[in-house]
Amino acid sequence: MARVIPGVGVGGGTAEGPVARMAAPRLPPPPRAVPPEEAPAEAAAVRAALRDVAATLERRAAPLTGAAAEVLEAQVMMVNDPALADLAEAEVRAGSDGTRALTAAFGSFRAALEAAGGLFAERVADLDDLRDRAVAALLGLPVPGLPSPGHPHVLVATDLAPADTALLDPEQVLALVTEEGGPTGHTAILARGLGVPAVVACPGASELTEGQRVLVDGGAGTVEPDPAPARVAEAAARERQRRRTATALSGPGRTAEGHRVALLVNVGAPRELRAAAEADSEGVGLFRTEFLFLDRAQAPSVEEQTAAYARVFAAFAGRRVVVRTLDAGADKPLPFATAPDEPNPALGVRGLRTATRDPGLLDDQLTALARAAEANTAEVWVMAPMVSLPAEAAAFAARARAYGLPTAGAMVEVPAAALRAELLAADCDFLSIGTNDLAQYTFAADRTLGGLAELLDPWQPALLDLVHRTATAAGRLGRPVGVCGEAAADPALALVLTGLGVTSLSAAPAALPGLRAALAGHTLSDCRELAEAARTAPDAATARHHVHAALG
Ligand SMILES: C=C(OP(=O)(O)O)C(=O)O
Ligand SMILES: [Mg+2]
Repeated sequence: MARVIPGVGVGGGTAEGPVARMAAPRLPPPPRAVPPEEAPAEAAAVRAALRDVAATLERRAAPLTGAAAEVLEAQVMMVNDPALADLAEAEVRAGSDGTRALTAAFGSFRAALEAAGGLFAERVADLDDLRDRAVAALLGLPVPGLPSPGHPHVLVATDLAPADTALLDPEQVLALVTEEGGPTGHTAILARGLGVPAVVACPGASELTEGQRVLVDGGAGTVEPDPAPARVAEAAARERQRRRTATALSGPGRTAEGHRVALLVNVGAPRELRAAAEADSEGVGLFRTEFLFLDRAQAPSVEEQTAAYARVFAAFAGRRVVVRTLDAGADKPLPFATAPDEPNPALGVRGLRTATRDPGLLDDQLTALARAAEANTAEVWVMAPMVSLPAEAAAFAARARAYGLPTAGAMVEVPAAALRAELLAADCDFLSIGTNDLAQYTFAADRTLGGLAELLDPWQPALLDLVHRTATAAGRLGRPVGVCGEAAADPALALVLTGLGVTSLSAAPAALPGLRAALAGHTLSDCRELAEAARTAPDAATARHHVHAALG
């Protein structure tokens, strides 16, 4: 039996090639005291280094689109923050050399982000990357970053900074393996967007050496070092077949006997709109509206919102667009919608709860959505995030309908909502399961922590139990029930979700061909058997293993 290193698979597909490792960070030079007369020159060098990093990242962002460009632009904003340069200069004036000053300045930003928790805490890795780049620029050293061995390779890293992930060249990077990172983290999301097989949360990858050949299976979540030629040939044949099947099919998702499972795309930013609209999909299963509210002091006006929503509806003319109303708080804090001092923001006033505190925000959004829907032919559905109680779902649906938005639903992201799904579904037109948050709240595990990847694994049977309960309840009332979390992008898991009763899957556009092919190759009764095998497994790894073994 070949030796395999286990991790969490992302993106499906297999690839084989030589390892290229990210270089370990260099040791900083010994500290040096800066006398007051040298401080102005040192401070100027520090500021120049920060500008240099911003300019480099801006140049890299320029030709990019989509999530990659978004990630780099966020990095540029962080490094351009005047408070960061001021802090570093204050350190220099207190006697620190440039390297120490930059390290201290980034360190205090880092501490603030860590304290904020949620998505902010995830950005700690971004800050560390920016610090390393700024120090390299200051010292005139090569910038740490992606290896470029000059041939296609399997990239192996402790974790990837968003700036690195955004620059991955799918022509050169055959697969991605990271020791850290979770199934819903930025590396996983971008790897799926690129269509590159990836295995994250794979601590055993630390033993892989430069140039060593490995076989990466993004479906099974395994890395096989020094695979036998027969294993490589077999995996390559499987991969060719997978790609052939994926590209040969088109049109609505359906199982082998024709049971319909709608295939939809997730849209989170205007840059993603073109690729999303061009994808062969039945519409949008999750339109995250937060992009319009982020990085500003006040909520956008009704007019601005109407125009932004209308652009999305126009791109999906005649197709379904499921809009999620503002999901502020926790990993998406907004100064005008969420309190800055909640001790535990993931459990605080977030999602639909912000509408109770400030009903005007939701009213404005519903007004804008209704106006944009009125002027377009897209079939607009609206849903609320972070619903916990049936009464919340009922109130939201009534409010949306009062604004002229007839199809209103609730996201199931909290175990309480899944447990009472029948009551939720009774007052709504549809349900949509957000497996990213549902995993976080089911396992009391911060979704941004790579170290908790096992708990956040969407193959966890307890999570599948909640999906089953939700889908069964919605099915009993004849309500559509979708999955729009990252779980929906995994073709094997998609079969399980279908078997559990889910009626639509929403994922990154690159994931759709794989989902369509997986569905076409299996009947609903196959899916139900796979679902049963997964749900009755003792743990996530066994669930995944049972299903992959059954799929051959
Ligand atoms: C789709 C989801 O919403 P988000 O990832 O935006 O929180 C989810 O929680 O699964
Ligand atoms: Mg969510």
